[in-house]
Amino acid sequence: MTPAARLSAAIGILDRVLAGTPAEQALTNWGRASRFAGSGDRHAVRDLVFDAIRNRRSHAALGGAETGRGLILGGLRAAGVNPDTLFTGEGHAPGPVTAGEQPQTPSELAALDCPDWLAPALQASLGGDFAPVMETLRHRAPVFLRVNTARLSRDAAIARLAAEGIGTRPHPLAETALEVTGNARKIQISPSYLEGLAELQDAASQAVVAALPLHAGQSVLDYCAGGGGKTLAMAARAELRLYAHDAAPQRMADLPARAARAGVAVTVLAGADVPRHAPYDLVLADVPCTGSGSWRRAPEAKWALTPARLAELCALQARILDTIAPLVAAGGHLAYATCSLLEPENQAQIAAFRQRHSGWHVTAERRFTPLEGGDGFYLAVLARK
Ligand SMILES: C[S@@+](CC[C@H](N)C(=O)[O-])C[C@H]1O[C@@H](n2cnc3c(N)ncnc32)[C@H](O)[C@@H]1O
Repeated sequence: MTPAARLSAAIGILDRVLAGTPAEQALTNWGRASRFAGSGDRHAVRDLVFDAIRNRRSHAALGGAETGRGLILGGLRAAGVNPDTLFTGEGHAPGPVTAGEQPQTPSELAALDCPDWLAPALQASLGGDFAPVMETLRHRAPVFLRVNTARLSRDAAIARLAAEGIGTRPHPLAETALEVTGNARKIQISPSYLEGLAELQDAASQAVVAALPLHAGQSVLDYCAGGGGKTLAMAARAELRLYAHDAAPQRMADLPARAARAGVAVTVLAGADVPRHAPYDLVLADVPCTGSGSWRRAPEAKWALTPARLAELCALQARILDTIAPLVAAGGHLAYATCSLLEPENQAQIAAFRQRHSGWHVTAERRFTPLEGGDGFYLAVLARK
């Protein structure tokens, strides 16, 4: 495909996304219908689509319309490329730019690709970091690996991955973290990945696990385990009796295979079995949240969030906290984590929990923003008397 034909493909996909089709599905549908597209084309079109979604407001302004064509046109203008060189109408190129497709000056919030309604909450939560964080969220996230340090050192992993053609460097957020500097697309077929020596995991996510009070022999429940990223990271830190649960068990479908690859044992629990294994020395609740800290990776969520959904998520987070509190042993810990930057999901949630429940004190609290390199995260660790 020519560069201009890739733009046309991205325009068609973005029109479907704007009409309500999830981006992954729109890309898959396009891929199935476009057998002529090679892997380089597919990656390039995917990057165009996700870049446009991350920068939807600002690129729509620069492109003169919130349409697939407007977003791609605005993206070219934002990158300093003259669209007339690509929008030629020849072959599979988009049609020539018309007089009506003039760039408009985005408002301050549009230039930061921030939804208007969320700006006050984000500003209150981030203070002086608001604009720099929003700016960071307009760009693609780095790729990080977690080295399974139970099996090899970080330096040994760097050397091994280099021999497999994957460039990495240590990342300061966690002692297990590597930032991928070259050939990220080879990771999932690399021997290091397939043998469980390295897992794909955000660096702040790794830092969250590194901050948990884990010790050999403890009984630990990962209550919102999802794909098990944090479950496996906990298993690598200490020999634990480790249990994983999720309200959507299908999300944990790959966990047994991933655990086997990493050489660790994890017991997957259905809801009714969770209290049977209580009390736990530590219960981690990596709760469902707005995902505002990871909008670089999942940018559709930024535009899909509504005040009603935010309120619904806050209520669910409070219910989860109330459910897990009685599962923690006396002297044990409850760890609450979100990948959100919003105070109502973070500090306010913990403050409200402590109002509802006596006998808990906060032993650690940490907020990460994308300015530190990884996703935005919040962690609170509470000890039970
Ligand atoms: C942020 S994700 C977890 C990510 C995972 N811990 C990881 O590191 O990969 C939140 C998870 O909570 C689950 N969930 C939602 N409501 C729940 C509930 N009431 N009880 C337990 N899990 C729930 C979701 O299915 C989702 O997998």
